[in-house]
Amino acid sequence: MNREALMEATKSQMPERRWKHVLGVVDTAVELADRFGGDRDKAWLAALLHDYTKAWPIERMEKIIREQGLPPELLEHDKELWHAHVGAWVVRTEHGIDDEEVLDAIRYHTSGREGMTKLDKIVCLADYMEPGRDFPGVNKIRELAQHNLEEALLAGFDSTIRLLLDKGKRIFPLTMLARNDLLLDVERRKQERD
Ligand SMILES: Nc1ncnc2c1ncn2[C@@H]1O[C@H](COP(=O)(O)OP(=O)(O)O)[C@@H](O)[C@H]1O
Repeated sequence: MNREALMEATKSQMPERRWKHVLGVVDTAVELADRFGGDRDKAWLAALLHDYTKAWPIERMEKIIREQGLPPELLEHDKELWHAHVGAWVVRTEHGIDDEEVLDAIRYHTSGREGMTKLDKIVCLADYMEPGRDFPGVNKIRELAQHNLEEALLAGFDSTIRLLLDKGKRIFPLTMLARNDLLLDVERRKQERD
């Protein structure tokens, strides 16, 4: 499938407002790939597809999680997390996307994970800071992203974790692991620079 057809297929899964967000993430992810030496084609593709099932009915996603062997612990956590794993499964099944790096970047774009690849980081950060985003702290994340991929993403995870704590919500453990791992990564990189 060519780029235009894949864009049309993606657009048809969601309302206009979500599509605008996706286009913002695509532009931002490609910019970040250029800035930090990532693969811009993979960044484009993963960003385009990252929210493929975001607007799907919860029941449809739940069925896929249960029937296709996706991590069952997802069902005990915020439904906002489901679309990332379900989306990776659907784009492989429906569109034959078989690049594991791209699929992982889609799968972990909401939660993060330990040992995030550069592509994982780029897509996750682009999702936090695309131009349509407006939440306390987003400008700080954008400033950090001018120079430091890991510090910017760490600030993103910290803001999500803070928000979840303030709301008294459960925290998907992978995000804590991602955050701790990233902190080590940031400290290691700082030491290397000094
Ligand atoms: N570790 C987590 N545990 C529980 N919920 C989470 C976690 N990380 C993210 N979320 C939920 O997912 C939401 C963000 O999901 P995201 O895919 O970025 O959606 P959107 O693009 O609509 O912001 C957060 O606002 C929060 O409700």
